Amino acid sequence: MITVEEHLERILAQIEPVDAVTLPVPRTLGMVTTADVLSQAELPRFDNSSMDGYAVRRADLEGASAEHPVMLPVVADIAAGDPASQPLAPGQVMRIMTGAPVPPGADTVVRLEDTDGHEREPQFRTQPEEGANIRRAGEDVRPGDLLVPRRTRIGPAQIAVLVSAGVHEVEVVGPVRVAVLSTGDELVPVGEPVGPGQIVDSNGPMLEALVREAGAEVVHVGRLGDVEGQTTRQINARLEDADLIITTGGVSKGAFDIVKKVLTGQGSMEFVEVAMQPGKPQGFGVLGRRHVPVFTLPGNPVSALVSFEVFVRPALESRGGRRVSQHTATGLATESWSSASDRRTYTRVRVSRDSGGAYAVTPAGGPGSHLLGGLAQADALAVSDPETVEVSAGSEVDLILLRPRREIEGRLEDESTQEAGQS
Ligand SMILES: Nc1nc2c(c(=O)[nH]1)N[C@H]1C(S)=C(S)[C@@H](COP(=O)(O)OP(=O)(O)OC[C@H]3O[C@@H](n4cnc5c(N)ncnc54)[C@H](O)[C@@H]3O)O[C@H]1N2
Ligand code: MOO
Repeated sequence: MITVEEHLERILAQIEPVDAVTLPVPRTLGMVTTADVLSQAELPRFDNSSMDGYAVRRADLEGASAEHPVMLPVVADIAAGDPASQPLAPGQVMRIMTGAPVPPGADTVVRLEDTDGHEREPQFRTQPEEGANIRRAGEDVRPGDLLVPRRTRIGPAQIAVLVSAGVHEVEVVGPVRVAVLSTGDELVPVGEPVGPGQIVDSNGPMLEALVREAGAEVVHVGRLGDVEGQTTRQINARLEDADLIITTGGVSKGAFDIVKKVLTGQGSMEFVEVAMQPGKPQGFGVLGRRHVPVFTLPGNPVSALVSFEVFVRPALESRGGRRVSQHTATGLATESWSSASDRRTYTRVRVSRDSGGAYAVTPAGGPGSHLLGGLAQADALAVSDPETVEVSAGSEVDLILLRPRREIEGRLEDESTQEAGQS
């Protein structure tokens, strides 16, 4: 057996980011820039008002106060979007809205609240500082400024900055297109009658969801019987149109473990036993002329899920040019549970809050890698090392979260509100 770290290292050493593509900015969410992105414009694009009020020449308001207001006539209204080409002459003002261009000749904006708000003959009660309430052209960003450095994952905020600053397209590491293949003669697709000896293919939809959640694209979800020719043909086809392939099933020691049989000796494919529970039988290699990473995960549903979290997720991140991170937290065991003596053990746990505010974790169902009942209750995997044979109650465990942290926090807040309501 090899360790989890050894297997993961071997995988990541063989993963290259997919080719770069140039896409319209709004379509790059979650993708990583390949080069520094510079501004094409100045921001603000023109001097504009930060308040609804009046554009004035400051000198015209000399001595204005609440006791001695100064009246100046409104000669025009300027809305956001107006070109504001008409200059402001001395002794006049213009009504101006937030975001509207400041007219030539005006040097200050007076807030509506500092006047009586009259539409045509307003009384001004203050003389603000020169330049008050004006957002100057270029004070935020200048052409050529660095907006988004290379290797940045684009989020909603970066999209806003880029489109504002005149950047229409950006080069990013392309979307990672993933194919998912479930193997096994016993599998029936979702929604079809389940005959004797058959089960519903749950790995296919589960992995499809995991891949989507990880920000990659699912281009193919298929099922294969335990037939050599079909398996080879399907995998070869996917090597042409996918950037990463995930199979489940057919990798242990059974007489019909076809995946292992057809892929042994192909590309850099290696089938190994990893010191982990669940998820011991693993296969990985890079295949075909496009060097597509292929993961052959064990068929048991929990084994497939754990294998995805531990190996496939970091590989997907890396293939997308993103930095590899593990979604970890810690929790305190509310009860003791056993841990495989020679393997790193991933125990499905439900998270709650202990009296000190920390995460408290309780096993969700039994440890069998076929057990689906408790899986829906699990928020995290508690990780215990090969030397640990028992995780004792009260001890701290590392967690791999299966849900975003804020979702877990939201549920815990709901639960504590409900408890407070009941007591
Ligand atoms: N003699 C041995 N047998 C097994 C060993 C071993 O070391 N020696 N390892 C066991 C472990 S651990 C695991 S994990 C499994 C892995 O088996 P395979 O990857 O070959 O998977 P299958 O045999 O095809 O299926 C295992 C199990 O999972 C169910 N399954 C498969 N695909 C799906 C799917 N898409 N959706 C839902 N469930 C699925 C399948 O029906 C089996 O029950 O091998 C052990 N055996
Ligand atoms: O290693 Mo298997 O994944 O225990 O069930």
